Amino acid sequence: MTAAIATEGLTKRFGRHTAVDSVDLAVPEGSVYGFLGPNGSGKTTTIRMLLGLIAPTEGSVTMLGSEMPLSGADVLPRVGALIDGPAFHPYLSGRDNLIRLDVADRTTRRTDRRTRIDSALESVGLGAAAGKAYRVYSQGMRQRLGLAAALLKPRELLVLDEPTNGLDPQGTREVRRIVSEVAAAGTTVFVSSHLLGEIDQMCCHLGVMRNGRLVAQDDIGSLRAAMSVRIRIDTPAQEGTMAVLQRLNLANIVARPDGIRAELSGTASEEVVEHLVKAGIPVRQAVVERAGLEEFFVSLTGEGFDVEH
Ligand SMILES: Nc1ncnc2c1ncn2[C@@H]1O[C@H](COP(=O)(O)OP(=O)(O)OP(=O)(O)O)[C@@H](O)[C@H]1O
Repeated sequence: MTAAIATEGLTKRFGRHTAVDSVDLAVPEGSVYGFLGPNGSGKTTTIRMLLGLIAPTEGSVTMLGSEMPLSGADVLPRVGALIDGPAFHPYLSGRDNLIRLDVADRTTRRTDRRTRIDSALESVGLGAAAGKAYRVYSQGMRQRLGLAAALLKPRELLVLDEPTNGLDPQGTREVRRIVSEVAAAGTTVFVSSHLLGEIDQMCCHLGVMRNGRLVAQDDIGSLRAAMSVRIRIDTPAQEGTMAVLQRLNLANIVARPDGIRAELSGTASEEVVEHLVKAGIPVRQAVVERAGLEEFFVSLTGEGFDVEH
């Protein structure tokens, strides 16, 4: 695997507080990588270090094959970024802000500037509002302009910090569409979110942060495969069923009104049913349940996708 982003032992301490703790990211080239975690889990701090906006306390960052920040001047023009509080001028229009940014970028061509800016504005749905001053933009419009700035020219890597923040469901769908489009054109996308549901559909890889640590990282298929598989048995003979499940050494046996659940952990469901029937237990229904991604992440992040203390 060639990595578009690789970090080793990436750490950031603010005084005695460790915001990012020894993170080893591996973002495959060409992937859409979802960087998930509750608010305050260290995502933005990690992204700031990736982009060379703050220096790591320890550890290293390699982006597009070059070590940062030494190669920043060569690498950063190949990276589009959307991160909190981009430096837009409040009294300039959305379009004029983009013109300013494009002029400042020495790698862009002047001849097609208008076309590129218009198509970036169109792609984020700001075509009609392009002439309005930035200061009257809503949070969602500001977010869209930030995204347009990242899309001004083709990039090898896009780093988006919470791109759906402040957007309504329609805006969120548009972000997904834009990400799919740039990914289809070969750009690697690294996108953070505190809401799994907003990005799981567009990502092929996921990394999960909790309290500054990367607690899971893999492609979605492998993550799904590693998820717990349970059996639910609907039966009037609850006690007898629990005894059989315990004898089979199944973990996390729980009785609920709709049945008794236990983790299969490799035991075949037909084997469980066979033992129950042999023990004379009437089985009304036996269902194999696979935990959803959401449940998996709630289990990883403890409190679910809410504010981290
Ligand atoms: N400049 C700073 N000085 C001190 N503490 C900081 C600084 N920046 C971030 N932190 C702390 O580091 C921790 C991680 O913050 P960070 O912004 O990286 O989290 P996050 O996962 O991006 O959350 P959010 O989604 O809310 O932005 C938080 O506890 C935060 O208060």
